Amino acid sequence: MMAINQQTFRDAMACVGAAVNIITTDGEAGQAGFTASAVCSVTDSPPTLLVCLNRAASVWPVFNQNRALCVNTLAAGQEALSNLFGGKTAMAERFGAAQWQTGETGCPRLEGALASFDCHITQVVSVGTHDILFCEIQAIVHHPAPEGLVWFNRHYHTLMRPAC
Ligand SMILES: NC(=O)C1=CN([C@@H]2O[C@H](COP(=O)(O)OP(=O)(O)OC[C@H]3O[C@@H](n4cnc5c(N)ncnc54)[C@H](O)[C@@H]3O)[C@@H](O)[C@H]2O)C=CC1
Ligand SMILES: Cc1cc2nc3c(=O)[nH]c(=O)nc-3n(C[C@H](O)[C@H](O)[C@H](O)COP(=O)(O)O)c2cc1C
Repeated sequence: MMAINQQTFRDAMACVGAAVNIITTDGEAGQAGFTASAVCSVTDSPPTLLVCLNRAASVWPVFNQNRALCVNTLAAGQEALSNLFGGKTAMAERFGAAQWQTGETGCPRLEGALASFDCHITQVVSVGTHDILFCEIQAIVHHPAPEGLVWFNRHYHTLMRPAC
């Protein structure tokens, strides 16, 4: 049987396509944001999603203290912004590259995102290197942009969608 080391896991996970999101926060610890594909719907009652955040990320202490975040699901054409929030770029440069509104919880909401979910973090569970942030949704802004963005096989891909 093949040993499941880190590379085996990542090679297999690279085949699991996922939406691309910029997760933002603001509050007493300041403003921060990062790119995440590990985002999932949990339940619609109460409306809850989860975000997995590596505790080694520079943004972790900020999210841990603020206890609020906004999940901004990206549309096609926002790949460069995703790369900025996924790299070792200074926070001012990340936020300077796009237009933002202030959401219900005070977190930055990305103009032009497919959907933005403004949330309070209600529960945190640590598993291995990551924290699973359970996020209860306070407000949703939804834009019917025609093309979604997916991270698959270590590259971005555009998804066409019917109007909804
Ligand atoms: N869940 C996470 O923390 C993710 C982190 N990344 C970061 O972006 C880098 C580049 O990713 P790829 O180009 O997709 O190639 P990769 O070969 O590093 O990763 C392939 C896939 O494995 C999973 N993965 C990678 N690192 C992970 C981690 N530390 N914990 C849990 N799952 C992980 C993700 O599904 C990723 O798409 C990664 O090395 C990582 O630093 C990317 C995707 C998800
Ligand atoms: C497409 C993509 C998806 C990512 N998904 C996640 C994720 O789900 N969780 C996570 O902790 N980091 C994820 N990362 C890595 C973070 O975005 C990155 O570590 C973040 O910018 C924090 O880096 P920093 O320590 O420079 O702030 C992803 C990166 C990319 C490019």
